[in-house]
Amino acid sequence: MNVTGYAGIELARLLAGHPGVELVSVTGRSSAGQRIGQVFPHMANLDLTIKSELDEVDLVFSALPHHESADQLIPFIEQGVSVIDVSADFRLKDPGLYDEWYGFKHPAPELLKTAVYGLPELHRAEIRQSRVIANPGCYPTASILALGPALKAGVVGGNVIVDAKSGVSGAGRSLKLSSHFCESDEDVCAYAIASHRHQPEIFQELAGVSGDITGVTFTPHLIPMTRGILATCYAKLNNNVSETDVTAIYHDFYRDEPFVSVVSEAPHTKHTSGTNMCLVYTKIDHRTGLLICIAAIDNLIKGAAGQAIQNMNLMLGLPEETGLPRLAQFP
Ligand SMILES: NC(=O)C1=CN([C@@H]2O[C@H](COP(=O)(O)OP(=O)(O)OC[C@H]3O[C@@H](n4cnc5c(N)ncnc54)[C@H](OP(=O)(O)O)[C@@H]3O)[C@@H](O)[C@H]2O)C=CC1
Ligand SMILES: CC(=O)N[C@@H](CCC(=O)OP(=O)(O)O)C(=O)O
Repeated sequence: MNVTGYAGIELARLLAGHPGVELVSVTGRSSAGQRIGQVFPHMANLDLTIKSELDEVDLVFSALPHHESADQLIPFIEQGVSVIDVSADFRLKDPGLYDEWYGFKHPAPELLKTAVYGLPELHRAEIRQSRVIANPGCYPTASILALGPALKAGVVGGNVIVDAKSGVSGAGRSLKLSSHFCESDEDVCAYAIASHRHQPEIFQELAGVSGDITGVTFTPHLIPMTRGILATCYAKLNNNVSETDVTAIYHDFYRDEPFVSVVSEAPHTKHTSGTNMCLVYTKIDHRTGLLICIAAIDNLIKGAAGQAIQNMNLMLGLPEETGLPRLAQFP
């Protein structure tokens, strides 16, 4: 796995403390030949050199950009090695969506049928059986976990709205003008309005939960914090649904979930920081008949590296919580 990006180094950090696996090989285009601790001082006690190619392994994580990730993973998949892809390259079932939203022709469309969307709260049984996991996007993780229970219970339908905010680490470690301190500090803006590539991913998964959903309006915002996502979602409620009904639906849906808590006050991103938790809160707006569902996650953990390890635990038959933090470091 490549460790020279934010998702990759977070994976390496969590895997290094995981009692059930050994991190044996790490790569990184920009840092090949260097000790991991030379590039990331907080990892200095890990005895690993970053290479340009992976050694022989039993399971590969990829935290490469989309398109590059599929190109590098396909040979491993063909050799029967289990893979968990943190990029978007195996998330969408319809190959045409890669041309439309990502601007490339998918190099192995036949694999999209067998890859499993790695959101354990929806697909746990299939993840256990799979060798190719498409780890969900950060915004989709929060959005789907916020809206899924209400759609599944049939208490909302139609078009849903997701208004989401992300910390700047969501944009990756690679240099970009929009993530420079002077550009992003003390600034908030919406971006990719009605055109963000997570829209088809959110729709695909929520449509799999309920045919009553007709569309998703998704508006992401970049906000001046390092990590965290807050997704505030709105959906039209069917008649005669009470606050008590909705609360019971959410508690019931997430009762046995180790990494989702239904909370009684609006969650903060800081309550999830450094953890694999998703905190979900709901409230009915009686004046408009809308259900408001809010989810908070750490984009680099439940939104990327932590969820990838949760998927690995399921694939390997390990206890699902192994090696994954549940308590936030606060403040
Ligand atoms: N950041 C987040 O919150 C989340 C990210 N993701 C996904 O995870 C993946 C990585 O994201 P993130 O860690 O944020 O990105 P970063 O920009 O932080 O890291 C990108 C990584 O990919 C490597 N890389 C880039 N281009 C190439 C290439 N052409 N060939 C080989 N290696 C390359 C970089 O290597 P180097 O720098 O050494 O050249 C680096 O290791 C993306 O697909 C992203 O969409 C998914 C969920 C959340
Ligand atoms: C703040 C920010 O720029 N976020 C990124 C999310 C990237 C990401 O995580 O992409 P995948 O989940 O699809 O891999 C963006 O909006 O493009």
